[in-house]
Parts: sequence; structure tokens; C-alpha cells
Amino acid sequence: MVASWLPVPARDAHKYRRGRALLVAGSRAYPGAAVLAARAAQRMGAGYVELAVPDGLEASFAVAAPSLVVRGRHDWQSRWRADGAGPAGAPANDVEEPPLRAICVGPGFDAQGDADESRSLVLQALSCPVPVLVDGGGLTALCDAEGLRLVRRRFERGLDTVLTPHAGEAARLAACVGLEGSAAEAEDAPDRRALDLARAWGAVVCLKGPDTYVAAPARSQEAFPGASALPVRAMRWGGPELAKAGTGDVLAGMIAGLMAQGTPASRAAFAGACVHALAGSEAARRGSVVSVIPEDVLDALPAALNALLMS
Ligand SMILES: NC(=O)C1=CN([C@@H]2O[C@H](COP(=O)(O)OP(=O)(O)OC[C@H]3O[C@@H](n4cnc5c(N)ncnc54)[C@H](OP(=O)(O)O)[C@@H]3O)[C@@H](O)[C@H]2O)[C@@H](O)CC1
Ligand SMILES: Nc1ncnc2c1ncn2[C@@H]1O[C@H](COP(=O)(O)OP(=O)(O)O)[C@@H](O)[C@H]1O
Repeated sequence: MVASWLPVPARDAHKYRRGRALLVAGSRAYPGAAVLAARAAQRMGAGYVELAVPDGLEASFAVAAPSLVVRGRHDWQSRWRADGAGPAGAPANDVEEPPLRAICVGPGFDAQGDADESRSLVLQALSCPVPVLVDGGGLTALCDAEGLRLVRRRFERGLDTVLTPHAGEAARLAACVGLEGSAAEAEDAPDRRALDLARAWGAVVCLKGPDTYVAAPARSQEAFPGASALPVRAMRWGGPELAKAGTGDVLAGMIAGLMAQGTPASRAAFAGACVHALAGSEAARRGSVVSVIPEDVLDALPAALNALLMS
């Protein structure tokens, strides 16, 4: 079933038809996360991947990853209309520019060091009427009343939002919506915790860990055809080779890359997690479970995709 959720390019595809994704990622503290996420979006098939990075660092990113379209944050922000598209705002796409299909915001944000900038970038991304994924430091920046209000409002408007917390970030998201229960309880029933978070935030929640749980808010129940009554699915593939800093940034870019190609949010999150885990296993097979680094996961991604598509 997961294989059927993966987009395959049409014979007459061109780069824009294969989906334009924007990654607002990286900081002076954590620049590498931005490249990992953007590379992953490309590898999952997105045809045109843009990266909005801290001003002044554009050239370094462009050299590190020449096929990415790199812009400074200031340039990106100035392209947004302050009005004209209703209270939520919209990106000021020029006439000749194809529409954005998905935004990934937050991998590599320094939510403590650059708290104000991180928050403003996350809120700005959420005001855009396209699927938005929030990850990493972006999740920490999201956790206040205004962030919650914006995500819920997107849900009411039928706009997909995906949140990809690890256990620590999930605890922050839970505290923000006043979810009861200790960390231990959350650990005992992670599927329940993912579902509670999804419903409270009005977002698809991909709760990462040794097992990963993808839960959808009620509206998206149909997004897991053939699944159990509750809109939550467990993904138990993969192993400890993935327990290295940066693999979560890869996963965020993968899911955003799928959404940019039109895969609905909950399927993109689940399929992304499956391919991510398979790529980790493939990387471990090529080397060793000990030595895998996130770059190896990116390198193994095409083989993992192929294995799923051929299955
Ligand atoms: N190459 C790069 O540029 C990289 C950049 N990166 C970027 O760095 C930014 C900060 O992200 P971050 O995850 O390092 O820090 P943060 O959000 O403060 O959470 C950490 C605290 O949460 C807790 N915790 C509980 N469970 C946990 C779990 N399962 N996994 C992890 N933590 C868990 C734990 O606290 P404890 O429970 O131990 O008290 C821990 O102290 C973010 O933008 C990210 O994208 C990284 O991706 C690495 C590669
Ligand atoms: N022991 C494990 N077994 C399987 N997958 C794991 C394990 N540890 C971590 N992972 C996966 O690795 C990724 C780590 O993401 P995250 O904690 O956000 O790291 P980072 O922020 O450093 O990129 C997640 O997709 C998680 O599910």
C-alpha cells in the first residue's frame, strides 16, 4: 500500500510539475540541517527545491549544494505580501513563478539563540496556504498560544500541517495544549500520545523514536485507507543506525518532498518514515549499523525507494 502513495514522474514531467518545495531551514548554529533536509526533498522527487537561509550565508549553501535554489531569508520574506490575500496572507508568487506546493520550516533553527527570528519564520510559513511541515527548532518556536491558534486555524480552513517531534519536542507540544499525563505515560502509549497531539493541534503528528507513530486529526481519517478505526499508524521498521544527529532533518525534507508532489500529509508522513527507515537499513547493510551517518541515509534513499516501488 505504501508504494502506491509514492509519486512517480509522468513521461511529460518537467521540474515545476514535479513540485516546488521551499525549505526555511538552518541557522548560524546549525547550518548543516538545512542541506540534509533540502537534499532529502530532492531525493524524494521534488522537482524544484528552494532553500531560505540566514542572510549572508547564501554563497556557502549554494556551493555546498549547487542544485538547490538558495535565497537569503530577507529576500524570501520580502516576497510575501503583507495584505491582499486575506488575513492569513499568501506568498507573493510572481506571475512567471509556479506555485509553491509545500513548505518545510524549522530544521536547524536555533530556537534558543535566535528565538524571535525562529518564531517569526514559523508563523510566516504557517500563514501560507500550502501544506506546511514544522520540524526541529521550529517546533520549539511554535509552542505558544499564537502558534497553536495558527495551526488550528489552518485545520479549520482545510490546510494540512505536519509536526515531526522527537520525544522531547512532543513533550513541549503536549505542554502547550495542556495534555495531561506524565512523560512515562506518554512513553507507555505513544500511539495514544500521537493521536491526542494530532487532535489537539489539528495537525498530522509524526512522533519519532525507535518506533514512529503517525496520527492524523479526525478530518484525515480517510487518509489511511484500510487502517484501523483510529487514524494512527505505527511504523516499526528501521533500527539504531538512525540514532544519530541529523537523521530527523533528513526525514523532514523527505516528507516535505512528498507533499510538494501532491501526496496528502498523513500518507506523506507515513510513507516518508517507511522509506527513511528502509534507507537506514540499506545504509547499515552497505556499511555497519555503527557507522551510518545521515549522509549515508541520503545516499541509500534511491535504493530504498526502488525496493519499495518494485515490491
Ligand atoms: N547537522 C545539524 O545542523 C543538526 C541540527 N540539528 C538541529 O538542532 C536543533 C536542536 O534540536 P535538538 O533535537 O538537538 O535539541 P532540542 O530541541 O533542544 O531537544 C533536545 C532535548 O530534548 C530531550 N529529548 C527527549 N527525547 C529526545 C529524543 N528522542 N531525541 C532527542 N532529544 C530528546 C532531551 O532532553 P532530556 O530529555 O535529556 O532532558 C534533549 O536535551 C534543531 O533545529 C535540529 O533540527 C539536529 O537535528 C542535529 C543535526
Ligand atoms: N533506535 C532507533 N531505531 C529506529 N529509528 C530511530 C532510532 N533512534 C532514532 N531513530 C529515528 O531517527 C530519527 C531521529 O530524529 P531526531 O531525533 O529528530 O534527530 P535530529 O534532530 O538530530 O535530526 C527519527 O526519524 C527517529 O525515528
